[in-house]
Amino acid sequence: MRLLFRIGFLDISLVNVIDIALVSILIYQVYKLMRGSVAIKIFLGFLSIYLIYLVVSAARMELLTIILGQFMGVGVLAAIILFQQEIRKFLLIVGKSSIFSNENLWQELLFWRKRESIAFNVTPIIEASKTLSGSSTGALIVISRNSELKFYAESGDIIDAVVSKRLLVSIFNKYSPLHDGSVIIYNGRVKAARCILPVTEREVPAQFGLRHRAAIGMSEATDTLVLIISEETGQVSLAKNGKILHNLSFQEVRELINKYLMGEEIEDKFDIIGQVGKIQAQTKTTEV
Ligand SMILES: Nc1ncnc2c1ncn2[C@@H]1O[C@H](COP(=O)(O)OP(=O)(O)OP(=O)(O)O)[C@@H](O)[C@H]1O
Repeated sequence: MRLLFRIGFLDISLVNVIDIALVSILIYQVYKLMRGSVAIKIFLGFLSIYLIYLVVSAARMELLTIILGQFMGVGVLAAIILFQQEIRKFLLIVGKSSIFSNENLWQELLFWRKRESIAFNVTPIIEASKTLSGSSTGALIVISRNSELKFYAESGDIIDAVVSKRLLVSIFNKYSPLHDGSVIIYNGRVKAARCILPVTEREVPAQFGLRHRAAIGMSEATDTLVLIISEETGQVSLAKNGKILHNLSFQEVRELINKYLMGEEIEDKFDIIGQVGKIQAQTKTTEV
């Protein structure tokens, strides 16, 4: 016996309701996993085309249905190729039993979990940068305002501790087993260390080594602000949206991080600071 509800002229069974709820949860989880990466744009593009396809086929618009149907057929294959990394990581996360034993899972699934503010006290990051820069210790710190960056965090070691100067300095200490790779900071917490970031594939000036290339690559791929401390020169740089600003003062770093965390678009600020810096403090903006 099927339990039926009537909404307007539509008869919906309990199974349909569960089906729709599960699909919604699945789409939301996929969205959460991809949030912050370029893949999300491709995913949303596919989703939009699929929704249009459903509408035109329901409206019996045959020509459009055939064209979009062909596209969807190839699209599935294209999606597997385009998202191979994401699919692999998604399956890995699903396979990890910890996700099911996580006490917050049901709250997250049902969207109950309260969103915490993303702005936090950045003084520990600035203080740690001063120490690291002073001792010419290389560092790479990804600051994220809208996502935990699970993909990237899981490429390293999960830490999930409150940001402190001592913690950051210890991580990047040359003798620490965690010093290689990058740290990810989200919502005032060091989420992970030793993370591997995507290296930019664009031509970059020869002065940029792998650390800077990884910072630029990460800033291209995600909506993050990446702080770099050069091991060679001790200079502090920030990368955002494929642009890098170097030789910044700590005051400039503090201001830019704060503005970014407050949700301001700071890309154009990079150029302004770059121009001022060229005259005043040999700060350079390089768009690569
Ligand atoms: N893909 C990556 N993701 C995260 N960290 C990386 C990546 N590639 C390199 N690194 C980090 O950068 C370090 C190497 O930096 P390298 O000396 O090549 O960079 P650089 O840009 O010249 O910076 P520096 O001025 O500090 O020498 C590695 O030891 C590692 O910690």
